Amino acid sequence: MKQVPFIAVEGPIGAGKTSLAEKISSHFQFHLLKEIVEENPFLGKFYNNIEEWSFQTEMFFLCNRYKQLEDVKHIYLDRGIPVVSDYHIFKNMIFAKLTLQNHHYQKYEQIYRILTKDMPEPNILIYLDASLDTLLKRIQLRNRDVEQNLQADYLKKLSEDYRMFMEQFEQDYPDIPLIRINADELDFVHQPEDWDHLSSIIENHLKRSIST
Ligand SMILES: Nc1ncnc2c1ncn2[C@@H]1O[C@H](COP(=O)(O)OP(=O)(O)OP(=O)(O)O)[C@@H](O)[C@H]1O
Ligand SMILES: Nc1nc(=O)c2ncn([C@H]3C[C@H](O)[C@@H](CO)O3)c2[nH]1
Repeated sequence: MKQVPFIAVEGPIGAGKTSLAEKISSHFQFHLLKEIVEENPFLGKFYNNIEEWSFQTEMFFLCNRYKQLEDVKHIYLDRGIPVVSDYHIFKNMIFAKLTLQNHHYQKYEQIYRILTKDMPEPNILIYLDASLDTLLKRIQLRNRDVEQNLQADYLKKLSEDYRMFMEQFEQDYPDIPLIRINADELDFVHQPEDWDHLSSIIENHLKRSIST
C-alpha cells in the first residue's frame, strides 16, 4: 500500500529541528508543521521554576500537538499531501518523564495514551544529536526571551533521555527508518555541501520506503 510521506525531525533543544524541517519542506515541497513555542504561556515561568509549572506546561504542549496532528491528518495526509514536522508527539513523554512529579506523571501518561491512540505516525524519523556545548551555543545565539533561565544541567539530562529513548524507539519500531545526524559535524544551515549530502540521504529513504 502507498504511504504518504510524513517525516518528523527530532532531537534535544537547539539541535536544529526547525531549521532542518524548513529546508526539507522547501526542497521537497512538503507541508511544514511547526511546533508552537512563544504561544505557550507557561514556558518562561517553567524555566524559572520547573517543579511549580511543569504540569501546566506539559499539558499545554500535549493538547496543542494533539490538535495540530488531528488537523494535519484531515487537511494534508488524508488528501495525499506529504508533511514534514519539527517534532514527533512522543517528545511529550520524554519531557514529561523528566519534569513531572510522579503523581502528575501517572495522570499525564494516561491522558497521553488516550489522545495519541489514533494519531498519524511519521514514516521517517530524523534524529539530530549534538554535544552539550553546541546545543548551548546555538540556544544562546538564538536568544529567545523565554529560554533565558534554561539550565545546562536540564539540557544535559534531556539530551541523555533523548539518546535512551531513540535506542528504544529503534527496537520498538524497526519498520520506521531512523536517520541519525550528528549536528556538531553537519552544518546544513550554512554549508550547501552538507545540505546536499543530507538531502540525498533523505531522498534515498523516500525512494526506498515510500511512494511519492
Ligand atoms: N547543523 C547546524 N549547524 C549550525 N547551526 C545550526 C545547525 N542547526 C541549527 N543551527 C542554528 O542553531 C539555532 C537553533 O536551531 P533551531 O531553532 O532550528 O533548533 P531546534 O532544534 O528547532 O530548537 P527547539 O528545540 O528550541 O525548537 C538556529 O540559530 C540555527 O540557525
Ligand atoms: N517542558 C517542555 N515540554 C515539551 O513537551 C516541550 N516541547 C518543547 N519544549 C521547549 C523546548 C524549547 O525551549 C522550546 C521549543 O522547542 O519549547 C518543551 N518543554
